[in-house]
Amino acid sequence: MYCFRPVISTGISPYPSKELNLMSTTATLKRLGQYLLKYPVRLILVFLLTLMAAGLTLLGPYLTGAALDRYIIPGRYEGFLELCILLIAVAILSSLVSWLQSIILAEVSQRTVWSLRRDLFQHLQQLPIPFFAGKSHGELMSRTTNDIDNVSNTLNQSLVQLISSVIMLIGSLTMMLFLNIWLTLIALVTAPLITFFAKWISRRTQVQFKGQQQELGQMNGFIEETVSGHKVVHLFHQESRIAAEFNETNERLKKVGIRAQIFSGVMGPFMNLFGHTTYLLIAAVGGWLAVRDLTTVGIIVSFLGYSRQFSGPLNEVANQYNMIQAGVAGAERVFEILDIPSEYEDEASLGHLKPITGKVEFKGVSFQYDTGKEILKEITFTANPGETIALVGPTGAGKTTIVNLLGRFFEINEGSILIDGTDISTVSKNSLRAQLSIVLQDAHLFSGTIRDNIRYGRLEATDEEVEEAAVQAHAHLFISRLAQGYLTELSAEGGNISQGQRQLITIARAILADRALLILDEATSSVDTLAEIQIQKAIKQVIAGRTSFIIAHRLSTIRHADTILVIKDGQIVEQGNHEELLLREGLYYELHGSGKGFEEEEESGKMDELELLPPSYVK
Ligand SMILES: Nc1ncnc2c1ncn2[C@@H]1O[C@H](COP(=O)(O)OP(=O)(O)OP(=O)(O)O)[C@@H](O)[C@H]1O
Repeated sequence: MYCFRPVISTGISPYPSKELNLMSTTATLKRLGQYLLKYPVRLILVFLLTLMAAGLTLLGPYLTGAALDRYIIPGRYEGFLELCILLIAVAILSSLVSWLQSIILAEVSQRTVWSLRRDLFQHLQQLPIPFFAGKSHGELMSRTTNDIDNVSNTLNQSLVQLISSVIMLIGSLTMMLFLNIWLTLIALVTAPLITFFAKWISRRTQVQFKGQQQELGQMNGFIEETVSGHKVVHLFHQESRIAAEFNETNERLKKVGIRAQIFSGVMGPFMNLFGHTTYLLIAAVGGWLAVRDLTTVGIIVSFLGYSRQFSGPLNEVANQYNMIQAGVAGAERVFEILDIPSEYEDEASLGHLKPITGKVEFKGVSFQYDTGKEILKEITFTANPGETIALVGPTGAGKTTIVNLLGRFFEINEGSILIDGTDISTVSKNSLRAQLSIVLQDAHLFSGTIRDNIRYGRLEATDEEVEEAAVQAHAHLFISRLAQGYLTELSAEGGNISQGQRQLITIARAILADRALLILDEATSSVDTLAEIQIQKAIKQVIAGRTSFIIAHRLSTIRHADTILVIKDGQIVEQGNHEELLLREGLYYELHGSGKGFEEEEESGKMDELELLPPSYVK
């Protein structure tokens, strides 16, 4: 389970660093509005209920004033009971309406956020590889969690608050004007002060909160790193240094946290002070007017109620300002991702790659990443169906890039790549990749059972087929020795099985997928001898009968390849089989002699060892 809030680990603050650009804010709100408008009936209902709740709230002070003027002061109690019942009914109805409104609103906002989250996740799955290369996982996670959270909070709280605040502002102002114009002017005197002060405080509070989020981000990033790298920490006895470093961050977070709370805590009491002053002013002037018979006590009481209802929304809007900003910033960051063209866009017109035999031709392929530096130059070679092509060469030579181009994870700049004579740029990526299996060096497994992980290669495979693939991948033996067998739960971090075993599972996955083309990035990490033998056997099995491209590090793999491509600085400097290349006495010969280019392991000894194992062990 992911324990850290990714937004925190990347130090991304939900509080926007600068005032949002008005144009982009309007555009973002419009788009968010489109999501909301998917539920028009509920939305109209929420609006009507908000209107009703505000109307009922506005009725309260009027009725209280009327009770005073008509019944209490003249001492006439006929009809007073009815008025009291009406007041109670208004209060009950008002609560009921607010309750209904919050239920419907919760549904609308949750549905909106649900569809936003769904769209974002689906879109993320379809984004091209280069997009991910430039983003940290934490940042992407933060867009699907924290940014969406901010949108959700804004929709849940600020939206209705804003609507009802506006209604209350207009409503109470109208009522005040209706009751007494002079008292209204007094009430309005403090309004600009309140607005100004609220903005002043909220700006300062925001800076503190931003600082708090940043410190929190750093601290969590630190925790995340030390937890995931705890082995290294222990190994190098860094525990006390780490603890001291943590204390420093923790201290900074405490200080900024206290400042943030002090600033935000100032808002309430000061707003109260303004409120009480206005209240006092109105009461005093109102009393003076009443004494001179220029108004009635009832009107003053009603008026005091409305003045409260008028200043309340002003505070509210000021308080909601931060949240609305965070929500809009969150939505903006979500839409930013949704606007990146998906990998499969503009593919509708492309053809479908028919089932292939596996002939692959690279013809004068040149390629550069966004950096503009030419990485591959004039790569030309042919792989016939069923052949094994080993790619060898120094690190950074361009081996991974070549195999990435085969799956069209990047687009080439020059030349062409043909599969069974079809240019791969003329067929859809989906149909191309459906013919391709990839076994990566850092065997990636998902949380779930071993069976599910193997089945990832072909979802409709039966349990028997999964086991058969595991047998062929030499994984069956270790799996059946586990207490839960194929039902053993794996963690994404893979703490419960070894590196070699993970590799075998990914090979089983590729065998099950049974594609005509295979790309295999041989692991360089050293696994124990027995696992090494198993992996070699499994590789032999998986490459049999399919055109395979192996980024090879082991001599045993390279020797058996039909063609070895020796890559250096993005060019094929030599190609041929093991014997031919040795005879040539070029780079391959050098690498072979020095053992620098690949691991100098003679397989014979190990293979002999393997033969000695009981048949049930090697399967
Ligand atoms: N996404 C990328 N953006 C920009 N440059 C890249 C990218 N990926 C790789 N490169 C650069 O392209 C060159 C070839 O990289 P590539 O990964 O293909 O080499 P390699 O031969 O597979 O190396 P290794 O054996 O170490 O895996 C390197 O100089 C690398 O820095």
